[in-house]
Amino acid sequence: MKRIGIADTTFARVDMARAAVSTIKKEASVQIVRYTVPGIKDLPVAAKRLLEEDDCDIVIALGMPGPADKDKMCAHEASSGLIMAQLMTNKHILEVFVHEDEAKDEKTLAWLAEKRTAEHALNALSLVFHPQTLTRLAGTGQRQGYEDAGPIEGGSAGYPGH
Ligand SMILES: Cc1nc2c(=O)[nH]c(=O)nc-2n(C[C@H](O)[C@H](O)[C@H](O)CO)c1C
Repeated sequence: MKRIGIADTTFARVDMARAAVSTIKKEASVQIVRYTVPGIKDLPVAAKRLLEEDDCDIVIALGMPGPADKDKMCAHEASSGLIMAQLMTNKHILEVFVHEDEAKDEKTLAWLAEKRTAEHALNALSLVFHPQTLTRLAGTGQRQGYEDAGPIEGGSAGYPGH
């Protein structure tokens, strides 16, 4: 049975892992391993351990950077760590970060966190079970959370000139 790791944080103000677990359970029969850490900078090692020690096929790394400059710096550092962990393990870690200042109020933030997490949980299942699903969506401007950007039409018509 495939194994999906979920790394999440106590810093986050929404239980993002709950949304991931419920989406995954509705869609697939897999083993889920959850590993909760204090904050986003602790996610890279949690994800790496889930991949190497718990033998997960993929990890979803869930985090919520705060609105301050130091939080954004933390998010960048955590992101670099997650990329490094992917290169060290040769496995995917889907980074699902929801910045606190992405939403106009707390209700929208909670909705966004759950929606983005659920949509990336489906991406994780696609990567593990049927990656061709993502290939079919290539270039379609998919977004997780808010609405999709959509494709840009008419690209094959060439440079429009001045
Ligand atoms: C400044 C800061 N900001 C955040 C944040 O926005 N989101 C988050 O999840 N965690 C933050 N942390 C905590 C660090 O990620 C980490 O948990 C601690 O430095 C302990 O390693 C810190 C220290």
